[in-house]
Amino acid sequence: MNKNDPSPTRILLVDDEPDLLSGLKRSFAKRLPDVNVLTAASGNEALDILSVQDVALVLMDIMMGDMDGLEALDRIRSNAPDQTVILMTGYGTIELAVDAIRRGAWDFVTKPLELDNLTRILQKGLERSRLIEENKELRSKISSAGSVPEFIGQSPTMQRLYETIKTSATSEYTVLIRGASGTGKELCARAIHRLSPRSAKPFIMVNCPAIPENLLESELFGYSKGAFTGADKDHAGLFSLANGGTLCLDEIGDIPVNLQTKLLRVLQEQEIKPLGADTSTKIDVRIIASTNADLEKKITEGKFREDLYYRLEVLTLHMPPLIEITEDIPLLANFFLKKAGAEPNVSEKSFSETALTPLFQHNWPGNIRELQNVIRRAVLFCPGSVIDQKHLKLGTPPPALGTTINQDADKEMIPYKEAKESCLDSFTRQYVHRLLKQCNGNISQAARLSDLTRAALQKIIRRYDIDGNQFR
Ligand SMILES: Nc1ncnc2c1ncn2[C@@H]1O[C@H](COP(=O)(O)OP(=O)(O)OP(=O)(O)O)[C@@H](O)[C@H]1O
Repeated sequence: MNKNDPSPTRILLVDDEPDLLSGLKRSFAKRLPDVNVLTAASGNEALDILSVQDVALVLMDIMMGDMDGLEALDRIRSNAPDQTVILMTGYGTIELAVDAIRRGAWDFVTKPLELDNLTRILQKGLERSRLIEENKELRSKISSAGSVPEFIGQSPTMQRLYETIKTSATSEYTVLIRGASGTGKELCARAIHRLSPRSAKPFIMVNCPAIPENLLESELFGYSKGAFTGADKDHAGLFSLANGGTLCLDEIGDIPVNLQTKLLRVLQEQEIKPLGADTSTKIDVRIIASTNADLEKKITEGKFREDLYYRLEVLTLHMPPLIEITEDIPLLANFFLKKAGAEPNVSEKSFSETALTPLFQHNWPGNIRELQNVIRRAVLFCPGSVIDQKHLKLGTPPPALGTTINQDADKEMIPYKEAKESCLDSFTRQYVHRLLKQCNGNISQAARLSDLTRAALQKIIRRYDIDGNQFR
């Protein structure tokens, strides 16, 4: 179980044949020297022991006198649903064993017992219990006092952030969330809403750059019938849909200046005027804005209204880049490992003792999202159950424009799928870099030139953590 836990790892053998119990106990003392072996001669005795002792694994016979193993299994699992139970069965009772697995036993072994095989199964079962225990500890750390649901990280910087999130949630002021891509701005906006008195009302996230400029105004404020050709009925905008709740304007720095003026009016008056409507409608919406952009620079360039800036930045939250909270890397990495391991068709995996070391030297341009992707990839591509340094492929800077992708003959061969994915990654990076360079970072123009929709292009830019500002 937990390495730091002073209590020993215990297994409980349950069988009504005393000779088998004592024989197994002797064998395990040699084969599993770090494990404390307890024995019980009946289902009832096993339940008594489990009610007072922490036991990592139960190895139990199906056929017993007082209570059969299946009934004991049900009772054990109703008290401790995660308990690892392995059942022993004779050849004639395999159907019972299959039934046992359905009822939650972790595995079964057939008698006569083959000790090498049984020891291997016990070791795997103990590893499962250890992972479950670690997971519980992690969860309790996460839900400990200073944290915010769904946020991982216990560094002083994150603790301060949690305090600010909680304070922001109790107020009605506009919040501006600033930080680089992948630092958790969206997660933060959702947390503020969820912790606020508005949590039962809608939370609407608007990815501003993904909506074409000519549609953004009608998407936000709505339109009335006849406002333009094709407007054959009234259309509620996102502000109306968010009424009573929170509207998050993601990448606010990208909205056109004329719309900024209208937005400022909405913030001041708390009312909206749909396109083509004669009158304004009162709304009750809390605004959160987030940005990765240098708004101050945009103000000096005339691309962002200063008055809107002051209106928005009443409460400003700064999301730390991962490089500033490296002490949180182990917690985050383990969290993403469990998350990826819980996906369908993926088996549970753990990190080797030294696996995480290189993660502390990396500069993490894509921040927490990049870490999440690195762990996800490792879980998918690691063939065994232990993830080591070689499975954690850290990103390299994009190749210089114009370089070709080649697999040097003397380089170690990697699996075809992995090689193909890596070529595709390099190609996409090179392509988007050239594209944005040619369009001076103008997304609309780049979308037209590449024949991609703005939303699809934005998605690629985000996925590859490309900083669009460097091309402007
Ligand atoms: N502290 C954290 N704990 C757990 N998961 C996190 C944390 N911060 C970010 N994540 C995860 O990392 C991913 C990226 O986070 P998010 O989308 O909120 O970042 P962002 O700053 O909004 O990025 P972008 O600017 O590119 O939209 C998400 O899957 C999110 O759940």
